[in-house]
Amino acid sequence: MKPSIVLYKKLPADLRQRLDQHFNVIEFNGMNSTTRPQILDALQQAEGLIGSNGKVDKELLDHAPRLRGVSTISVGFDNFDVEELTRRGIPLMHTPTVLTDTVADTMMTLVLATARRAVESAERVKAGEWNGSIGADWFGVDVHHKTMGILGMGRIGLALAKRAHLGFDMPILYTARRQHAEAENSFNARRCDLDTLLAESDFLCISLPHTDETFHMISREQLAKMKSSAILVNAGRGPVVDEEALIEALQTGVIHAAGLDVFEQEPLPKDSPLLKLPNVVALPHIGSATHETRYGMAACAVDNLIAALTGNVKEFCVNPEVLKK
Ligand SMILES: NC(=O)C1=CN([C@@H]2O[C@H](COP(=O)(O)OP(=O)(O)OC[C@H]3O[C@@H](n4cnc5c(N)ncnc54)[C@H](O)[C@@H]3O)[C@@H](O)[C@H]2O)C=CC1
Ligand SMILES: O=C(O)C(=O)CO
Repeated sequence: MKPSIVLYKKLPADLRQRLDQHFNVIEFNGMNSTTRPQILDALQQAEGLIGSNGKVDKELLDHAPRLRGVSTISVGFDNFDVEELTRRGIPLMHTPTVLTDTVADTMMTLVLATARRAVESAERVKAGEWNGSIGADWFGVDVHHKTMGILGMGRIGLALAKRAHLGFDMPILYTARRQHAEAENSFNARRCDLDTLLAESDFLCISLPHTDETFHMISREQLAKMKSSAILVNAGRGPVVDEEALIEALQTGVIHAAGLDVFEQEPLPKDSPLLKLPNVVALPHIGSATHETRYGMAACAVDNLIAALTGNVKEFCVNPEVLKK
């Protein structure tokens, strides 16, 4: 008999078929307050779990006595209790690499859109405000040759450095726990401490995961150290930036603008002050959201689950120590 798995994300038909070939698939339309109790029930039998955007915590794992493999359709895994999974010997698989370039493109989009006020200007055109030669009240600021500071010099940070340095002649600064030779040798990136990064960056670009260590890494004190002309771009995770402090900084001119793909609460609440600020470009967490990349992520996650449940894991395991047991 095929092992049972729980799927909590709609997949393209061919990938769903691939899962069906290997498993008895119990499918749910997302993990939310309605489906979660049903998912907990189904997990009594399930040996695998695959999806994205659901909390996989101790409560859920307590309902899953037979679970042997978990696969997230994302690179980020902040919604998983990795310690608890590891304690139970369950591999957590994720999808790095396949989305790196797409997310770096999104970050560059936010850099350009905020600096050149592309969204704001387009909205003014649609509102019928373009009535003659434009004046300085429509002008933006240059991107090329400005300094980009990268917080989170991992796969995505490196791909962003490549775009900024080779495409836009931008000097690159980065703050990291270790030296990144490729960033330094290929893109002339210079490592510095956080205070220097804050003080010297024209664009502070965040591609950090959300961890205990990165929570509110950028708050009031850090924003105050930035240039008043600086633009903050965050496509890592919302909680890395203290959103209340950011809103205040944007309202009072402590910094110039922000381009945000991620937020402390998603979807962004409809009454968020961010939505009223003309110097904010807010995107609905579309970092990896192209047809090609989302398909690639789903395919990788399906392969990852098959590998985990057949004992063939070679890469993409968040907690590889469980494989040695
Ligand atoms: N907006 C979106 O749609 C997407 C967002 N992401 C986010 O981007 C993050 C990064 O993805 P990748 O670059 O693939 O991961 P990665 O693991 O290659 O890069 C993360 C980097 O952050 C560094 N880092 C972690 N904690 C740090 C700290 N306290 N101080 C300084 N550096 C620290 C790590 O050393 C690593 O170099 C993901 O974890 C996810 O949260 C990823 C994909 C899409
Ligand atoms: O993969 C991730 O971590 C995302 O945020 C969505 O691509």
